[in-house]
Amino acid sequence: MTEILIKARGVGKRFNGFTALKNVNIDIPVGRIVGLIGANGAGKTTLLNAILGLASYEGQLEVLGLDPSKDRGQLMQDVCFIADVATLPKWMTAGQVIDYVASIHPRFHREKAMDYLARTSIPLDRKVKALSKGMTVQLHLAVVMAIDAKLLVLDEPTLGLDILFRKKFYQNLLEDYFDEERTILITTHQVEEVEHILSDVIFIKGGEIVLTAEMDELTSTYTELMVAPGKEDEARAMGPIRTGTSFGRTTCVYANKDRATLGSLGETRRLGLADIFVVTMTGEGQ
Ligand SMILES: Nc1ncnc2c1ncn2[C@@H]1O[C@H](COP(=O)(O)OP(=O)(O)OP(=O)(O)O)[C@@H](O)[C@H]1O
Repeated sequence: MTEILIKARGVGKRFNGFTALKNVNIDIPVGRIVGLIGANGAGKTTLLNAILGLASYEGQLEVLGLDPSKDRGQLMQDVCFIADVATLPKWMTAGQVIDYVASIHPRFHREKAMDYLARTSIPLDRKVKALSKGMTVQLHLAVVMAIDAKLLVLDEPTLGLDILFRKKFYQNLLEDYFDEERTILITTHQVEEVEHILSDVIFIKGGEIVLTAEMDELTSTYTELMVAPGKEDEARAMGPIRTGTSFGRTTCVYANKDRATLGSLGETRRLGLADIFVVTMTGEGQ
């Protein structure tokens, strides 16, 4: 049986009467890369904080078989996370940050961190306070990716990074870091940059989980059709959940329709995750 790494049952969170999380039920197995996707204020960080034992919550949470509200110390031996604000000691140099983590963390691999750092332009003798915003994030990522953890939680990890580094980061994450023993939980608004590495997605809205699905299953549900000239009526008769125009051609989005049949009406393609999110959130898919 597949090991469940994160199990949530009826998890809720209230801030002074405001409900930020409501009845969250999830099972995340080991060896997955899960995208937690939601609009601003949907409750993503609140849920991650509960999972990491950084905030109190109602209901039951089990992470690596532990209760994050009670066993945070033990949990942190196998969990790594990057919050959306990089918090490294500003008075240290980049090299001292590496030395420091090497001295306190038994699962930190210095060579790996140095290898990641070598792909940046961060000088080891430069203080954190003198690094640019993006370089600080790069240093933080180099440290975290060099720690041998079972669960890696990334909250908007690439905020402030340039496009080349973002691409490289996700590539490294998939090729160098990830294996079937590890699980990665990631939130980002730049979904088009992560969709190719995700195995599963969780959509959250107003503190409630509205969809959990495997990526393959989800992307095979929706088809976008660029309708061939003269085929518009037939395309509309197939019951699209959304229509539009692109370069003067009609486009239609369908849920659960045979792709071969649609193919006779024009060019088809899978809908990207960002569009699937919009369709799901606006209820067009129902
Ligand atoms: N300490 C707090 N006190 C009061 N309300 C809070 C607190 N922390 C979060 N909230 C509220 O809970 C809701 C969810 O916030 P959260 O930070 O989890 O959203 P998010 O999905 O991570 O959003 P974003 O994508 O904008 O980072 C928001 O309405 C937020 O204002």
